[in-house]
Amino acid sequence: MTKPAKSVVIVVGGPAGTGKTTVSEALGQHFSCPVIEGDLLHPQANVDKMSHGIPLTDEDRWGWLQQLSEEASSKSLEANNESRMAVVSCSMLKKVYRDFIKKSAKSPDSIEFRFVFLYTTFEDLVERVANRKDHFMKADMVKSQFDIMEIPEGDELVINGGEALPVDATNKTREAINKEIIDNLAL
Ligand SMILES: Nc1ncnc2c1ncn2[C@@H]1O[C@H](COP(=O)(O)OP(=O)(O)O)[C@@H](O)[C@H]1O
Ligand SMILES: O=C(O)[C@H](O)[C@@H](O)[C@H](O)[C@H](O)COP(=O)(O)O
Repeated sequence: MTKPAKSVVIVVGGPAGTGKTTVSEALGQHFSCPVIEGDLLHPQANVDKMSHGIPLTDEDRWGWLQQLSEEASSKSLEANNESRMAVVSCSMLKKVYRDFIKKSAKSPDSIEFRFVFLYTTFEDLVERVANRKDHFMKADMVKSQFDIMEIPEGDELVINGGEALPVDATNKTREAINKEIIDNLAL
């Protein structure tokens, strides 16, 4: 891969249980770059809400998305970051959140974004979230996420000159998913 002219932030999204953490770690290894777990940046009030099975509202989300974007873009711009990339996981279920992340970056003109959006079946998600240990988000929250999710389409897509790469993760191995992403990031 040739080194991109701009710093790059890859945001790995999708509903709970879709594989964001797994893919983020793999991309971080592949690109030798920092990885930020977006769920660790929530204010306590958001964690408390989600722990009680209450979905976040947009008002709860903006501050979190702003901090996440600032941290990821700052990391990708750091002088000692040789790959000039950073990966951050964040559900970013709607287009408006992806747009907000982009405009909230530090030095937005110096950053190229890629929004990798993972999705799979509702049944797979419920099973995976139920099996996930030590996470505030429980399986009863999957429905609200599934209901609001906007899989990127049209002008958002990399193949149409945009920045988003939807990945259907259904029945695919971790390796196959990683390869599909790396092959199609168009960096
Ligand atoms: N391609 C895959 N096939 C099967 N299980 C997977 C796959 N990717 C991730 N998992 C498993 O699904 C669960 C949720 O994955 P995780 O990466 O934590 O998702 P998220 O961060 O989106 O909640 C974990 O137990 C993980 O090991
Ligand atoms: O993997 C998960 O458990 C979720 O995706 C988790 O990341 C949560 O959904 C968001 O942090 C809250 O934000 P949203 O309500 O916008 O998904």
